[in-house]
Amino acid sequence: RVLPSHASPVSARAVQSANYDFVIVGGGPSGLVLADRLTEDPKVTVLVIEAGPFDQGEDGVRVPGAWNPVPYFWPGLVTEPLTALNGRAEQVVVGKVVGGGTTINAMNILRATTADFAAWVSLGNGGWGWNDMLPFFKKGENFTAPDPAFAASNNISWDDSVRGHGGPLQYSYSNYNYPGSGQWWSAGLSVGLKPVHDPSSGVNTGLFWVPTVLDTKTQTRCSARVAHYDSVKTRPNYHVLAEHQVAKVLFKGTRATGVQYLGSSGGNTSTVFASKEVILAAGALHTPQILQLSGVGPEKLLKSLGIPVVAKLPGVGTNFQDHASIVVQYNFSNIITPNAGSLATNATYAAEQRALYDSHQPSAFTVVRGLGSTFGALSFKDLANASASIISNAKTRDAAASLPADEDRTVVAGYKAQREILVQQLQNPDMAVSVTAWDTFSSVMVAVLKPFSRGKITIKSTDVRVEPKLDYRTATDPSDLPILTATLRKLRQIMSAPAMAALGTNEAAPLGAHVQSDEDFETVLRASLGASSAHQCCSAPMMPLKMGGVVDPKHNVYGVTGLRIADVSTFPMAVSGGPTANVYAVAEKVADIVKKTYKLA
Ligand SMILES: Cc1cc2nc3c(=O)[nH]c(=O)nc-3n(C[C@H](O)[C@H](O)[C@H](O)COP(=O)(O)OP(=O)(O)OC[C@H]3O[C@@H](n4cnc5c(N)ncnc54)[C@H](O)[C@@H]3O)c2cc1C
Repeated sequence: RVLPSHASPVSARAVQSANYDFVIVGGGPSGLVLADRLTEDPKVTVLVIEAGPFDQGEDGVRVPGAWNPVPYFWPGLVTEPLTALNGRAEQVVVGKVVGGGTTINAMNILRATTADFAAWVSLGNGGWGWNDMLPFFKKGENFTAPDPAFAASNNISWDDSVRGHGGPLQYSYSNYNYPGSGQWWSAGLSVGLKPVHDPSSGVNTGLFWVPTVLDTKTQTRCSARVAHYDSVKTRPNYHVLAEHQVAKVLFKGTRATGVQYLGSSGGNTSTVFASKEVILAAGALHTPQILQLSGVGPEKLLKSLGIPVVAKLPGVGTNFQDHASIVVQYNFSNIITPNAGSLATNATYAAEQRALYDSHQPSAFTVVRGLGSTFGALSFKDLANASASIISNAKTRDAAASLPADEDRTVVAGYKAQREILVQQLQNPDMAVSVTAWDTFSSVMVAVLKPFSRGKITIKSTDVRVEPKLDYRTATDPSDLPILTATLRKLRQIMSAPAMAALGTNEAAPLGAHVQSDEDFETVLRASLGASSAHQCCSAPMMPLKMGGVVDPKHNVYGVTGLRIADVSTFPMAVSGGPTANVYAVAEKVADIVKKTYKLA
């Protein structure tokens, strides 16, 4: 069979029954980092199977100020009824496209902190501390410093020694600032928040400009597709089969030998083989789905669907987390323009900014559409009226009471250890437990970064095209809503500080003057909290088997051989930044482990 001669999309026919060294399931950031690094060795052959298509370079994908990647959202993902949120069910979003979430996401690139990774280590994962991770953060990225004068006048600061300079992932800062963010910054300072010199240096509590994956040469998004596929197009040993969905991993005994797949719009199933390993990188919703479909998961579930059990692994699909978030609207009698709404509301301004962008000058089109650039990451100590009882209640609560009634004892043990860490994190002034950001127009986002609640992903059919049950269980643990309440109270302080009050600030839905008591806040949160920030994680966690873990510190799946997981599902706990920077670094580290295992060049 003649295979294509360079890194390229391949046809289903070319791949059918072929044999690769590695078959990677999912072409998001984790999958493409693995494929890129493994094919650095010209003797190694790699196939990535990705359910979505290649993007067509649309403005909605490439141009930050035109952000609108809806065609590449995975359709039909809806939560189970959210019992703690008035039984609502919500649509959720992940990418279905080569590049996965990084082709469609909000471009913010923010590392987790020393305390986040210390937690991973204390959950039994030696070798995954901050000092172990820093080289892999740096390896993957190429930071381009902003114009010094622009940085100095807009509160942008960084520590060049922690930023990477030789990797394929381009990132920097937008080169335009909406003036309102200066007011927000001053208001934050006036209520006690501190400027963070570099949120990528291991501590991020306070105020900072968030870097974005902006390639300053082109002023466009640098996705995983751009950084880890387009950039290595001359390699003949790197293939991508797009628009095909893996239905299950094939095993001989307990050894993974390949995968079965079908066209994303249907058709017959085919197989392809992996002589070394199958690597799952299908994201936090679909990696546990594929494991369960393949006979690796909770025994009772597999048996109930008649799936032959390859390995009993109770943790598969448990420990599921996301950053639940709420948007608060504000009206202003004295708002500063232009602001994040101006591209949509003022055609003259939008045309002027687009012309500047097209001639490569500083422009609002380098800012992700509808978003602000400044974050306030808050420790528990920074929150307003956060009573000590939140911590003491969290400490004394029985862990099992916060999990589904029939949860496996190993999963309960792992969650118990995580709760102890969460309680310590609440007491750590260097650990952000929630975050807030004003878009400079009409809305402020507040999200919980360190949820106590845990969800669960379980298949309900043996057919990969039937989406699994996405049981988010948001805010089912009693600690999460009080932490969000204390964050909303802090937001109120920021918005009524003189620098923001000067804009004629009026708090609107879902808050407002009628919301005062803790009970009022709780009512609002139950009605309006969103289950997701599209930061799904942790559903196939790296932890010891006796703690409900699914992969070991080398990311091998327990109980089988020839099968690893490289993606966001392996995070043991949600981190205090967005997932993406950490997904890239974890995948770089996993690639390094695989290369060493097989002595690859
Ligand atoms: C709208 C949106 C905004 C976001 N904003 C940010 C942000 O600003 N900052 C940040 O840090 N994070 C953000 N994220 C989250 C971030 O993009 C993800 O955490 C990250 O992409 C996860 O990487 P991954 O490789 O683990 O999985 P994914 O990126 O989800 O990639 C998994 C890939 O596997 C494919 N796949 C799934 N099942 C199969 C199958 N059966 N067969 C073949 N292929 C399959 C999917 O199509 C997908 O392309 C955002 C996400 C979204 C959706």
